[in-house]
Amino acid sequence: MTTIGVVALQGAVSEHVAMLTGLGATVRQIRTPDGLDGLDGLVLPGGESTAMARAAAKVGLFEQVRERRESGLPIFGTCAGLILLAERVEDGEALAGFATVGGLDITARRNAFGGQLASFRAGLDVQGVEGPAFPAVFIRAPQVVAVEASVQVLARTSADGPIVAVRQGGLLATSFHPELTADDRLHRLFLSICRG
Ligand SMILES: NC(=O)CC[C@H](N)C(=O)O
Repeated sequence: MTTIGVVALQGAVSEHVAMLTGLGATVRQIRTPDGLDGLDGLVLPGGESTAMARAAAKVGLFEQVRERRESGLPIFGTCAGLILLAERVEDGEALAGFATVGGLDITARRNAFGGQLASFRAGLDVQGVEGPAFPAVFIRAPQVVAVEASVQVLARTSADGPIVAVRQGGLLATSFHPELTADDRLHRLFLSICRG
């Protein structure tokens, strides 16, 4: 049995829970550090990275998640979750002074495609995901503007477009929201990482 936590402070929580449950995982919603014991993987959902970091700070959640990450807990970050996993964030002034999770050797730029009105869908080729293009939903999405050599680029919006999906060991992150589609292939990939 695979137990996956979904950080449930804010954002697209129920969609991740539904998708992971549908794939046979036991899912636990995480609001405090107590919930972190015995997880095989953790999801940081989309939403608003600054709101999540603020809420997490009240209970010291991300300091604890950071420790688990350092001891090898796989983590899947989507959109705001990618920002929280990034070691460096541009346009991240509002995050200053709040703990994030870190670990991904990337620079993420918040809201890099523009605001809410610049939300869009795109079909993407994602490395490690077989079959047709992945239907990606972008909402006030970040871009990955720099990656270290240790980071695998999984997808760009086009051949020479910005990077929107990456993996580094047990850390998987997308600028877009796979939980807002009916396509569970990225969640399957994450579960296979967790079952490693
Ligand atoms: N859909 C999203 O998760 C948007 C992310 C948001 N712009 C942030 O900075 O956290």
